[in-house]
Amino acid sequence: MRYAVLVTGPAGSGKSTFCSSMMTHLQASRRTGHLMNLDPAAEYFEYEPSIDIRELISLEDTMNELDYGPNGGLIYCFEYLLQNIDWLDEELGEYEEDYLLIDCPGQIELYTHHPLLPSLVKHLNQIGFRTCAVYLLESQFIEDRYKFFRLYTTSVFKPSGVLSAMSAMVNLEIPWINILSKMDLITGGGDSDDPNAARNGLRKKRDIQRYLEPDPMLLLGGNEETNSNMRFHTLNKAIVQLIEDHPLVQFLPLDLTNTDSLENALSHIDHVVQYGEDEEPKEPKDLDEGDFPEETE
Ligand SMILES: Nc1nc2c(ncn2[C@@H]2O[C@H](COP(=O)(O)OP(=O)(O)OP(=O)(O)O)[C@@H](O)[C@H]2O)c(=O)[nH]1
Ligand SMILES: [Mg+2]
Repeated sequence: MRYAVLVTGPAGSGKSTFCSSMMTHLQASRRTGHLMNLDPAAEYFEYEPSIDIRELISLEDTMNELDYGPNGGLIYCFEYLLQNIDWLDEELGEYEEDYLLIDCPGQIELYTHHPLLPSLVKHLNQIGFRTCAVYLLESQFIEDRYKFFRLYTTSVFKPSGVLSAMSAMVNLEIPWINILSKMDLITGGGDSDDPNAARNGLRKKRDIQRYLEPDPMLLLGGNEETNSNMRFHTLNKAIVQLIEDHPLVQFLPLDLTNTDSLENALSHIDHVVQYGEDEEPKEPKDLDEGDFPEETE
């Protein structure tokens, strides 16, 4: 059994950083992983991917040669990958018992409604991968509860936060973990001399909990906007109803500066893909002698 983790989420949510931290963490835990870059526009990697879509096709070439914009170009690159899926099969080779971390591009449309990622997942499943996704949302989103739940306030409907996670989950239909990334930016400042710090810290913790298990009532929290704009209020009420009826989204907080936090994320991933559950029990000869405590007598 092989395992793949699609690392998804909006632009800048920390996908590539998550991948490189997780690769390092896997190694430190004496486990192995392979990193695959699925972003044809990627420029720089802290952890060099061993499989890279840019070796098949790059966004820059697509835009130059076919005169596409960045979004059309990205879709073209994905379609090209699916048409040349033999390339991927060959690159994937015979890796066994490892995690394949797939660093995805940040275009949200790719997750919420295009059939391209579902097709890729289907193919991975056909060639024996058990696949799951992590969806990263950066912790700064909780500073704006409207942005956290629904859409950017532009004229175009763009789901963000909870709703984007929800539509991506529904579009992909694979085991799923939502992660609130960059928690180091939220939990910092604990050693302040301020006597109110402890109390403020506690309140902050309680507040964060309302975002980790999204409490849609936050949307109806007496903001002046809700009173002045009836349509806005009605929209929020409808979203509250939607989230209450379909409580699909919960977030796992992740602080990459903390090894326990990374380990916790990894154990959630292990759990949703049922890592190792189908493996044959190890024969004694496979075990090193050091695996047993010395007999004392
Ligand atoms: N403080 C903090 N910053 C982070 C963390 N993860 C990522 N960043 C920063 O956030 C920015 C974006 O991170 P990336 O990992 O490139 O995000 P991405 O989701 O891969 O971005 P795209 O590929 O462009 O969609 C970078 O400046 C990172 O240094 C984190 O856990 N904590
Ligand atoms: Mg990236």
